[in-house]
Amino acid sequence: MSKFIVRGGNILSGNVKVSGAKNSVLPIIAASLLGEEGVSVIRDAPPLDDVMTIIKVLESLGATVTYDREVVTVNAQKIANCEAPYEWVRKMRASFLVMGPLLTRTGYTRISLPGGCAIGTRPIDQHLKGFEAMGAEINLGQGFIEAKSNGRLRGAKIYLDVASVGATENIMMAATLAEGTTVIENAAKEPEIVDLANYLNGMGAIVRGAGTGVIRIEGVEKLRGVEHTVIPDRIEAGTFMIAAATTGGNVFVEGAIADHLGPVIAKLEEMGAKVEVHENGVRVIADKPLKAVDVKTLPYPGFPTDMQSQMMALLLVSEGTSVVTETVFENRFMHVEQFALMNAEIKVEGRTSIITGGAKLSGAKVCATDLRAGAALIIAGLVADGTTEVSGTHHIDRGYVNLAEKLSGLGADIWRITVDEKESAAQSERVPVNKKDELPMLKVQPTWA
Ligand SMILES: CC(=O)N[C@H]1[C@@H](OP(=O)(O)OP(=O)(O)OC[C@H]2O[C@@H](n3ccc(=O)[nH]c3=O)[C@H](O)[C@@H]2O)O[C@H](CO)[C@@H](O)[C@@H]1O
Ligand SMILES: C=C(OP(=O)(O)O)C(=O)O
Repeated sequence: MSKFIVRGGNILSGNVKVSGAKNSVLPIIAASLLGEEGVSVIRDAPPLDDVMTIIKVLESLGATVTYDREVVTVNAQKIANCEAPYEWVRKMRASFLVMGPLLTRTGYTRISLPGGCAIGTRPIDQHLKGFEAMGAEINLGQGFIEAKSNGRLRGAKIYLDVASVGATENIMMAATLAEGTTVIENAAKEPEIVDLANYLNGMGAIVRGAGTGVIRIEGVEKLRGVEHTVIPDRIEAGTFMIAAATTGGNVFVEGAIADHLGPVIAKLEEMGAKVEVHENGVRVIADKPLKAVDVKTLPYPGFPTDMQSQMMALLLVSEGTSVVTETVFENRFMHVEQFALMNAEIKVEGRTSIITGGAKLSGAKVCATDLRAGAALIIAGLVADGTTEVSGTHHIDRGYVNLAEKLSGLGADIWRITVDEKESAAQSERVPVNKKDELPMLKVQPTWA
């Protein structure tokens, strides 16, 4: 077990490099199962626990997968097994994305119900509705979902009741090998959908309209492995941008794509921060106190739910009262209780939080209730009085590559400690700022390496 220890008070400055996007690489690795010929080579695959989990899922299905220096190779010419085991699928939501590829390629799949961040009930009805419309028979029982088709899936017109990212991806992948044309209406428009569509097209698929609300897929007979580079992680980039603004800093986020970060940039500017858009990244400068703003999460291109908790950390120390409305997930305010332990004043009414700005945050022992909540608590810790201890680091390791190392490179006073199960014998080792080769306690390697 480990914890992040953050000592507040340092202003962030310098340059930080964004890793490949978790939410792109996971569906892309799942899509590799479609490649009956050749080998896929996926570059900028971040060394995250979630990446290891999806690799384990693919290996359990009979694919040969390697991971070396942020490059994943997948040989899925032979699929030996169509059942994805509970052991891996329970760990994260995205493992359910193997269902579309397996079903369309083999006509049968049985997958455990997926896990992931506990931020809502997270049903999968839209995925299943899509598969059924394409001719699959779905059976549920004992925590598993079984899908089978008699011959090839058939192209269909599918209207999604919610613009679900996962359902759009799963159906899009299933449609690539279906007979005829599939049209997904009210499709999700996230950049990760476009990245997946580009990857599928590289494999020989015919996917048009990704990034808009209507995606058309013409089914083909066969797909092959291809080389692809994953897009930079807009949520990791946004996290550093907000961290910079929270500390009143000046940070260049290398690799951040401004087009993917429209609402985050707009809100930072509305608050009074300067945001410079460069060809190779985005600089955030917060050289005066920032003003409160209201934020409402929405599917892309709206303000991302995955940035809501980090934004809340910034609003806590801004001037005035803010209202944050979470419309995507019904239970994504669990960090509020943790912020309260740091002296924050936030009132929750259903899907709305009212945040009293100008908080004098104080360091406390807090717990990351989910991945982004963990990042938000660390951001709050950067400006809190004294020391903040953030436990629940396994959530953070799912989605951030070397977060403590990257933040300490920007001047933050943050390090990681290992703690025994009872937390009785905490051994801590300070992480020297900017001395990357002296970081024995940090995740310079993924935990699974
Ligand atoms: C691995 C990955 O890419 N995860 C992202 C993905 O999750 P994920 O793909 O799980 O999120 P969805 O877009 O599917 O969920 C959006 C909303 O739709 C609902 N819903 C979804 C599917 C369904 O069949 N029925 C249904 O009602 C969900 O409960 C939620 O309220 O998009 C979310 C929304 O941007 C992000 O927070 C996650 O980081
Ligand atoms: C909610 C998230 O991830 P997942 O869908 O994998 O749980 C996230 O990345 O913030």
